[in-house]
Amino acid sequence: MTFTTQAEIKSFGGKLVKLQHDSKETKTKMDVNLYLPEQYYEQPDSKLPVLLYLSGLTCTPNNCSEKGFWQPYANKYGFAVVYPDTSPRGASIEGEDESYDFGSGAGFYVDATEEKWSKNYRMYSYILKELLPNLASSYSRLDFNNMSITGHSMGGYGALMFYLRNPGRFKSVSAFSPISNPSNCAWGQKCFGGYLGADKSKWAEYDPSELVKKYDGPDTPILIHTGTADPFYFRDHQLLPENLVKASEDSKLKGKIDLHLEEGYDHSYYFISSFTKDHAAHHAKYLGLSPKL
Ligand SMILES: N[C@@H](CCC(=O)N[C@@H](CSC=O)C(=O)NCC(=O)O)C(=O)O
Repeated sequence: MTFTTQAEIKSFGGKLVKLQHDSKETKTKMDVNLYLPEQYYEQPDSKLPVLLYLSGLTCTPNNCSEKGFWQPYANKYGFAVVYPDTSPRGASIEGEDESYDFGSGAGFYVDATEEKWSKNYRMYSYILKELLPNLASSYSRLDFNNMSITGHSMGGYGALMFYLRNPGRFKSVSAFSPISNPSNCAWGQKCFGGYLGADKSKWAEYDPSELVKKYDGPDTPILIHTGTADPFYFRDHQLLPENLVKASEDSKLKGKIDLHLEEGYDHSYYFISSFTKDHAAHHAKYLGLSPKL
């Protein structure tokens, strides 16, 4: 796979590189952003860890690149940040652009099995089996074996799901307002039903509140922040972080879900960027990084 560089933008001393490539998994062009911290340019012999950031419904790789403010912390600790897209786009599937919470911008990080979607909507395999290995080949100074994962909302669910399904693959996980029990909320039911069909045993293979019960990997704490003024949390019950905590109580991760309910914060990037610092410090610890002096 060849990445073509669409833009290189200097930011906080490092560079945001906007890449595009043809994907075998989604059979579409895919965009991905990559932030290379100062150390990438200043220390040519270094090999830098990676943080994978998964975005939420409606997002492209640009939302978090512009509003998540990871760059100062990527520079402080010396890690790169990968921002994938949230779905295939332009797959010529009837109805793919009809709603904000299904189809384009809403791939839900699953490999669809329903026929209409199954050729293109393969975000699980795309990210894990195509994007990350190909970035590792193209950027040999990034250490994709020393990698952590985070994300927001649908991407927070994605981060938890990838981490719990692949014990040891990621050094740590955190999430901002994650959809923690998608089988039991409207967003998850729409996407799981649409992409995976009616058989709920298939949904359980992606649902963090089910996966946690069987998880048998390292017992690294999982950091979660959710805002109490987030309407998707308190009004619509889309997030259900308490269900994940409850499900973990009989698991190897008992007492390890570090859930912070933050008074007055909403679902937006104003909330995310207020706590980026805490999530960066969490991942730096498990990636073996110390702050730059
Ligand atoms: N348009 C929708 C809400 C869409 C929304 O809030 N998207 C969030 C993620 S929600 C869960 O995955 C987001 O990150 N938006 C992009 C941004 O830059 O804020 C509606 O009106 O309800």
